[in-house]
Amino acid sequence: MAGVEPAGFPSSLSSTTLPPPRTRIFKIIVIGDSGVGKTCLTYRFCAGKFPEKTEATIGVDFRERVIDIDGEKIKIQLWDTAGQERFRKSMVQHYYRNVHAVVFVYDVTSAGSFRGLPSWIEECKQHALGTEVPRILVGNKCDLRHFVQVGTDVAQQFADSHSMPLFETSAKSPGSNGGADGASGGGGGNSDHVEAIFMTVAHKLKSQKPLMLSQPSGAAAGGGTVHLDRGRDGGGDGARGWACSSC
Ligand SMILES: Nc1nc2c(ncn2[C@@H]2O[C@H](COP(=O)(O)OP(=O)(O)OP(=O)(O)O)[C@@H](O)[C@H]2O)c(=O)[nH]1
Repeated sequence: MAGVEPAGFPSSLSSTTLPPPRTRIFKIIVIGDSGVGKTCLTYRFCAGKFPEKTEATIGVDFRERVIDIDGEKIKIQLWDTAGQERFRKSMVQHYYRNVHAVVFVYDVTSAGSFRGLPSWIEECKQHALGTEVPRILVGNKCDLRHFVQVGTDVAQQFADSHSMPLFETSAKSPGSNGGADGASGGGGGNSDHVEAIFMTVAHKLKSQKPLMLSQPSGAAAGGGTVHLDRGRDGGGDGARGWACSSC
């Protein structure tokens, strides 16, 4: 019926009254043994620096950073999970809900943390995380080059056998990655390597264009104990100077 408007709906609905564009959220869980540096890596990416002091994560913390990829603002939500079994029990179900990507972390100076990787992969399987969910392997603490127990070759073999790209880095001084090549096929050690690692994951997720969780721009995600939303340059998106190491 021409001329009849739904109650409360003015005919001159201007663009200013439209809801804000929705920001896609990529939920990335970071898992691995206790002490491998999950908190430091996630902090490094979200806050742009190595934390002065960390304590064992209890349950889960999440950190966020808004990035700009090809003009689209995307919120990267890093779930920093507890490595210690006793701090995980009650939370595990939450980690694995709506996950878009998984980052497995081991410590290059700890053979034990490397041997622990299959059990983390198994846990993912048990929570129905299929191979369609992008996964990467990160060997952390490459700055401790004199203490390395896990060589690049053995780590690379493991990564290949699980169809994951391997990155070796240091949350502490990511610019010097201990002579390792970084990502297999990835760039050298002069740029901010931690940055490039997470950006690579973000690019991969964006290119897949799956159905994402989303929320109105500017709305708080809520639920996390830590909310960091700043780039290294102090801005909200911090897109400047980012590089994607193509793996
Ligand atoms: N040298 C060096 N030390 C690191 C690096 N990353 C983390 N650490 C140190 O390793 C210790 C453990 O780091 P966390 O980030 O708390 O480890 P985590 O994996 O989050 O541990 P949980 O919370 O118990 O699971 C801390 O003393 C950090 O300072 C790194 O790249 N290089």
